[in-house]
Amino acid sequence: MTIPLSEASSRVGSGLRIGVLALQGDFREHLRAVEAAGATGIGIRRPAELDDIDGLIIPGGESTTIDKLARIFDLADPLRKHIASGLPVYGSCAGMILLANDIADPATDLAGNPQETFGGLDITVRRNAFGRQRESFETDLDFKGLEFSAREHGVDPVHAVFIRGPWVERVGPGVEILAQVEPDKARHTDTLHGLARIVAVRSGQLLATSFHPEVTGEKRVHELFIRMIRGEA
Ligand SMILES: NC(=O)CC[C@H](N)C(=O)O
Repeated sequence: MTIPLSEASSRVGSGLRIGVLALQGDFREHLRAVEAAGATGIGIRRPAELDDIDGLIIPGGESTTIDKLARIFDLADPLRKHIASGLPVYGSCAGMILLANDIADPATDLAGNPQETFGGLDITVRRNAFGRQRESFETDLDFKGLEFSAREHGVDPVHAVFIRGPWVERVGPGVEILAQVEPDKARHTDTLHGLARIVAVRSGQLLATSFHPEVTGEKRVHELFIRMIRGEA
């Protein structure tokens, strides 16, 4: 049976079980995006639930809160172990921060302890780098790795929504840059200091974006993640 192209792409994830860390943030939007790509989405709140998934998404939200709740729910160490043993993980926004090995400007709690990350991705992120809530902005990005979605004129840009998002200030060896915001594209361009800022990266089975494809109906970033899990990207 030949499956029409549009339908084939909507089934790219069929048979896969993708966990979405469901402690805080926009995990419902990610669960919806996963289902739209044809995979089964599973909200993750307990360590044992990590054993039975093909990939994991860490959603947008507040990285300090997700960090705190992950420790309270005894999920932080199991998560680190799964990441270290090769579980494919995609983090958006707060999820990117939680995947980063280093934070340039970590928040501290009342006792002065800096926030922690799960780590795994050899990058340094700067939180709220593009400014505060009212500096949130949207822009179109060229995004590497979406060639599978090319049409006659090439790959359509990704419409990206930034909500107090981080940018990546350092990438380690082996980290591939997938997308950058050009200096004239941020809401308040002076915040970029004239530099293109890295907003999407991949290293091995880890993928991270500063923005939120889960809120715009953009399916291709989730499809890329599913292709990574399948070993097709
Ligand atoms: N939209 C988001 O996920 C914002 C991330 C938030 N600024 C943080 O540091 O966690």
